[in-house]
Amino acid sequence: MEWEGPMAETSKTKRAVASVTDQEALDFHARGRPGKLEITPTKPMATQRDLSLAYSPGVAAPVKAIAEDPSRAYDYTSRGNMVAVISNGTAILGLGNLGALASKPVMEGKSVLFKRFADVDSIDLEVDTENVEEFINCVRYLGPSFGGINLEDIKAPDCFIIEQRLRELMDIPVFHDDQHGTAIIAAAGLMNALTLTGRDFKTTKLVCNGAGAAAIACIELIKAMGFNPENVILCDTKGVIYQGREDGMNQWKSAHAVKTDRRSLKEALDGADVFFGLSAKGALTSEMVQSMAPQPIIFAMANPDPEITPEEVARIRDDAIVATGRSDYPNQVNNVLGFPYIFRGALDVRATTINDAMKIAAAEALANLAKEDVPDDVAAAYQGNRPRFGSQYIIPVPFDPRLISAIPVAVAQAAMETGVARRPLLDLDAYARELKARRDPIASTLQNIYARVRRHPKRVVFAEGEEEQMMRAAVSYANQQLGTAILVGREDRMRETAARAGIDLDRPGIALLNARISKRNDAYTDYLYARIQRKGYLFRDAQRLINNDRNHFAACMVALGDADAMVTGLTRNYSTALEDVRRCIDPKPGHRIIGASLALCRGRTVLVADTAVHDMPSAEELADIAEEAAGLARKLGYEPRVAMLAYSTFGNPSGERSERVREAVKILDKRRVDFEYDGEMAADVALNPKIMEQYPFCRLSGPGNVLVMPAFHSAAISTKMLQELGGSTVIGPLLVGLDKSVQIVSMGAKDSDIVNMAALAAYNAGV
Ligand SMILES: NC(=O)C1=CN([C@@H]2O[C@H](COP(=O)(O)OP(=O)(O)OC[C@H]3O[C@@H](n4cnc5c(N)ncnc54)[C@H](OP(=O)(O)O)[C@@H]3O)[C@@H](O)[C@H]2O)C=CC1
Ligand SMILES: CC(=O)C(=O)O
Ligand SMILES: [Mg+2]
Repeated sequence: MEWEGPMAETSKTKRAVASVTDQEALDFHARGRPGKLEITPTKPMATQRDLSLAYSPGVAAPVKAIAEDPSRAYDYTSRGNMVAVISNGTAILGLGNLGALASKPVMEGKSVLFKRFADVDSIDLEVDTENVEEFINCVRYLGPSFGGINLEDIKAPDCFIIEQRLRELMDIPVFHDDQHGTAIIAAAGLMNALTLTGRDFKTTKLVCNGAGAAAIACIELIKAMGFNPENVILCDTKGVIYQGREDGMNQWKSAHAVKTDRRSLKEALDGADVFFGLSAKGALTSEMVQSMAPQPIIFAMANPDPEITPEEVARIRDDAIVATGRSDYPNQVNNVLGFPYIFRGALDVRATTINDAMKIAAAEALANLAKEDVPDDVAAAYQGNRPRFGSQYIIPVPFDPRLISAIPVAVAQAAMETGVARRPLLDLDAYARELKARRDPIASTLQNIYARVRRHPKRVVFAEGEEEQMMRAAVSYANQQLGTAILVGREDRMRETAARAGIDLDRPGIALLNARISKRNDAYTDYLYARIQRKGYLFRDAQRLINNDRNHFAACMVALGDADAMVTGLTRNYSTALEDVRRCIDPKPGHRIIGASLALCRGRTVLVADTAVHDMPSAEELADIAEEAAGLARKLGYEPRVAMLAYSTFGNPSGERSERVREAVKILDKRRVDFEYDGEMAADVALNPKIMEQYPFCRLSGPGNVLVMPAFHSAAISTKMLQELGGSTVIGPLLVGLDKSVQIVSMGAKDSDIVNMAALAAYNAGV
């Protein structure tokens, strides 16, 4: 078995993550701003001057420059980083022809994947016609708007004509992802599967079920890579595509027709080494799998449901290498591994096309990556495991952070070597480094946190269990196999709200707990009374707090070990919720409670502290905050560089208010802490390496990633401004330093924020 860690204990076919329900998917798409995309400007549009520059009269200057030299469009417009995802919805995944409008969720999805994985801006365009000429005419004139065209989910054979014609008509890459994206990934997986089973391209016998867009492109690519055409049999709904067949044929199928007396998929598969499924759910039967050669390679790539599930294959034989198009099984052969990165490379060299050399380079880069050791920072993408090249790991996962630097470089290099690059890149190492910087670090951090919790599931109590968002978050927590979500509230109320909101609470991993009638109330009351009796509270006050106040009840559950962690805060302000919790739980010995917020902006993550607890910290408290925040940064996988912020930098301008910060730095010196810190400094010095260079004595080795604010007001104001004006995602404040794990969400938080906080609380409870 190739997986280290807990994956090794699971069966080959175990799904890596839980699937989602239809209702969750509908809610996900509907909530907030419907859909998955929005457009935001990249330039300020605030003043009259901004408008004069962005629009009339200023805009005339770039217009004239582009008219004179079209290549200047790459300098003055978004064209160079913009890809259109275009479909008419005639072959939406494996769901069939459901029309242009119904394809929009998939196309929006592809657009966001472009952004998420490769920082390519993308917009979906659904073209409402099944007429090939109309479609071509609609798209052919869009070239000036985009750096590339990604065609998607257009049925065969129309897609072949459309792509071919558009490639001839347009001078930017036109790439039908279902054809070539799929072919590249399947070829990469196949190369590795052949290596693992000791086969070669020349003698291996492959049967491909499906003779549409994806299938034809897959077999064309593997033949271009050396597969013997006589060893490849193509099947469609009418069975084997043999020479002389007339029914249901077209020129693309005919090109791959073979001389054979086999007529059905069943007959074709007898003794075959490889099955490629690019057809429909359930097309491959157990009997067929049984008849394949030893160590068969089965790529059941139909989406969303494969031709056969890995579980079904495992019931029949244990020597198969199985891949599917889905993310919830090992070996996901899906074009998502390719299209973002292939376009990234093509755009960066302003390629005129994506040619075979670029496709093969991408396939080889992908295949090679799976053979490399998985470094620590990559293991998170693999649910915290460290996969080793083998039958369960023939291809990297889409979240593998190495893809962004490996594939575009290979594609760009091939484009340059084959003369289709309009802007060659001279230093590919520097390009690889630039690509790495496009990675979104918080996503892998959260991914890591979720993976670790999944391996060590935790019981998290959701104190405000009657609230709809809390219920949704609890369901999502349970569904993602993070542990048990305990909802505290009156059961009848919870069920009423759940029924109204269409939330199913009767599922594994959800527990409903009525505080009033809990058997543990006496124990909680005694515990709480012992803590607050000398603070002006009577026994009956403690009793009331436990029976009526869910924060006290939930915090006592965690304090007495009936739950591992707690989330609250949806209906009460932060400080009130914290006071409730503090009545029940102390700080960890030797620690100070602080709040720290993770702010993610333009691919950069900083931790800002203290965003929740200390109003005007003393120098000593600032030093403590720096220590707690540095500890949290390490826990989240960052090597802390703590910048002690003020309005002044190293004494200039001098002022009393910065004195505390300077003093805090001296205290940290005395404490001989084991992380980088310096200050006082202004925020621009901390964050901008160029400005920091003006202070060569500064002890930070790079821009600060932990920003200790001089006071609560500056912390709160700056993080909220980052969020509202800077478009940052802010997670937190995360509560640090408590002896038990509690997180307080902000009032009115969305369920997705609550799940993140619940996962962080679970993570903090020790995983
Ligand atoms: N994993 C991945 O990355 C990708 C997976 N796919 C999947 O591949 C499948 C096909 O997509 P695409 O090529 O775009 O679609 P097309 O409509 O272009 O082609 C579909 C092909 O599948 C054949 N087919 C359908 N049902 C069966 C069946 N039961 N037995 C045999 N052949 C069948 C059709 O046969 P006929 O010609 O006789 O009509 C046709 O040749 C879909 O499930 C899709 O989700 C596609 C792209 C990427
Ligand atoms: C993955 C994909 O593009 C498809 O199934 O159509
Ligand atoms: Mg598709």
